[in-house]
Amino acid sequence: MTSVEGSRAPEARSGSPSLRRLLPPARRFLAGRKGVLVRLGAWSVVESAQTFVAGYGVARAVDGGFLVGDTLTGLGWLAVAGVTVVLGAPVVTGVFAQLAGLTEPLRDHLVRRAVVQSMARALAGPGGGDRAAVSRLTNQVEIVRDSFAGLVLTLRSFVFTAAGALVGLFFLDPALLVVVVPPLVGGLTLFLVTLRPMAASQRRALAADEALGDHAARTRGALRDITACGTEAEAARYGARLIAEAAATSRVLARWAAVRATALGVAGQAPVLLLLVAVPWLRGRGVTTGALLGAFTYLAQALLPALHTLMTAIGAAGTRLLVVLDRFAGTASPPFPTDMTPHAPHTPVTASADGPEQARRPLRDAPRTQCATHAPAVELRAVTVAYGARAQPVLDALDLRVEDGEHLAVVGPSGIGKSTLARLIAGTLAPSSGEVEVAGRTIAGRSTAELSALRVLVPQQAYVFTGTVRDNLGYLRPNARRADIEAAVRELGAAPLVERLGGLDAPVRPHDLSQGERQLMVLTRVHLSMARLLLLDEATCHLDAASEARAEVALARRPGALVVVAHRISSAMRADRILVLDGVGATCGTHRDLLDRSPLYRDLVGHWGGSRK
Ligand SMILES: Nc1ncnc2c1ncn2[C@@H]1O[C@H](COP(=O)(O)OP(=O)(O)OP(=O)(O)O)[C@@H](O)[C@H]1O
Repeated sequence: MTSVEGSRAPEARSGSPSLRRLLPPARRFLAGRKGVLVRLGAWSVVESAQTFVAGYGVARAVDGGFLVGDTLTGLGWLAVAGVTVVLGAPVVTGVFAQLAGLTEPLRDHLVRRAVVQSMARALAGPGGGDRAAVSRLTNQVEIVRDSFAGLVLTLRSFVFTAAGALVGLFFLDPALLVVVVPPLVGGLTLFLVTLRPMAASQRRALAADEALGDHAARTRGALRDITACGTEAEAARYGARLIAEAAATSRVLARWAAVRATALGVAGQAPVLLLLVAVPWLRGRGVTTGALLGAFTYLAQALLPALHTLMTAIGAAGTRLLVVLDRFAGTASPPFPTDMTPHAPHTPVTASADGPEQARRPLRDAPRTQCATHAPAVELRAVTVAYGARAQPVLDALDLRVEDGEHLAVVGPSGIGKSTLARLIAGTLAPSSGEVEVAGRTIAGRSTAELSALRVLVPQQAYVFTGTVRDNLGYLRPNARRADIEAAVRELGAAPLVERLGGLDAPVRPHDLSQGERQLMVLTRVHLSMARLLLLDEATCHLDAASEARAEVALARRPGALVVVAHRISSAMRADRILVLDGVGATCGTHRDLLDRSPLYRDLVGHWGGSRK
């Protein structure tokens, strides 16, 4: 109830400038490996020649062999084409050998960078850093290497295959180029134009998927926190929003995939169709049957597969490469900057009612409405609460005003409605009638996160979780400086406890703490909170009288108001005013007033006095 797991969904981001940013280092990297590039080019020229011979051989086999009844010549040309395919094996070996000269130095460089980054983080951050980071980064190095190798292979293969095929078409008959080149260029242009927006949408889809997966994992790990904070509905709502976003980004991606299929159709399949349609025209210009068959061989066996591989590989591996390299670069547009990922349990944020900016603002910067308006910290007007339509009201037409800076104690016999009042002010219980305002704002209908920014309600059951001492103490103010935490620890008298646990960075095992120690930790946490209204519902009941006094005095000194459901007379006596609930009405005054005016209060004081012995 005191904090909310808030986070915002990954927002759609525009196509990033990563490509522009990555090009200069990529150019430098390639410039330093000219020898490798030349050798790779040489092997690729051999591959080009293979493509050339495949189509040219078919054309010659038909025109100079089979069509003129010279089967031997026909078979001879086919054999030439076949042999070049068989000889392709050493060419592939040569290409891969050179490829290693590009990918392995890249991998070495990235591994070095990954290790340096992880070590730097480990040295900078508390707790030895993220041990999983090295394995995560090295895994990403492998992705970079594979994607980079795939891209080089595909690009190179397409360029040299297309060159071999186009040269072959030219040699068969330049008129063939008139039919083939326009759709090829048109389709490729369409593909290139859509490359950038497609990459951006792919990135958004990836980000949305990861955010969803991350949220699911975090929610699973934080179920206890979510239940304790009563934010199940909010977690579900956030999950639903992430699902909707993932679905929307996937739909956009599907639309781009359709555009890519169109580009492939225009560049790869339209030339085949046009060639068929143009057969009479080509025949009229003296293009032979063999040349036509050779042209179809180029299109069907070389260009179409190369185009298909190019478009698929650049669409998938290219984007993956950009995303992963972005992460390495740690630059302006990493796919999931920390402020976009769902927050860890110890990072409460204010809610979204005031828009996304406000939603990211931690409690430290929450607006201090109370200061600005001088409204009372709490105002109840004719508030009635009944648990059930026909039940006796627990609180009946109660008026109450607590000023900012005031310390109010609430007392009354067991079951009289003290916790009900605390929950009412905290906004976790709606009145049957009447109005409740906190800091001049109606509390009804506020989101949990808004309520968290306004007040902290501390129940008797102290909630301490597994984590470090600092995590526990800073839960309501994640950006608290060490000095702030240490000051709160001193004020609350929690220093011996923190010392015994091993300091702020020591782990906390909740079950090893006594009830009183847990309460002390929670009260220190509450002291650090930025909310101006603290509601303690018997939150000190397990502390000894001296510790309780120290804690209450420290909490009362904080800016804002303190309302305490008192457990001891000493606690009530420390307050500026005391509200006595008697089941019929309520009486409010100082200790001295109430001794005169309230028989119930006198009874309670007598009872407390007796039970102290
Ligand atoms: N959720 C609920 N549903 C029905 N009745 C409730 C509910 N919560 C409290 N009550 C009843 O309302 C009355 C006031 O309860 P409340 O817990 O506010 O009293 P209290 O003064 O805080 O008691 P204690 O000092 O024992 O904690 C009690 O009779 C209780 O049984």
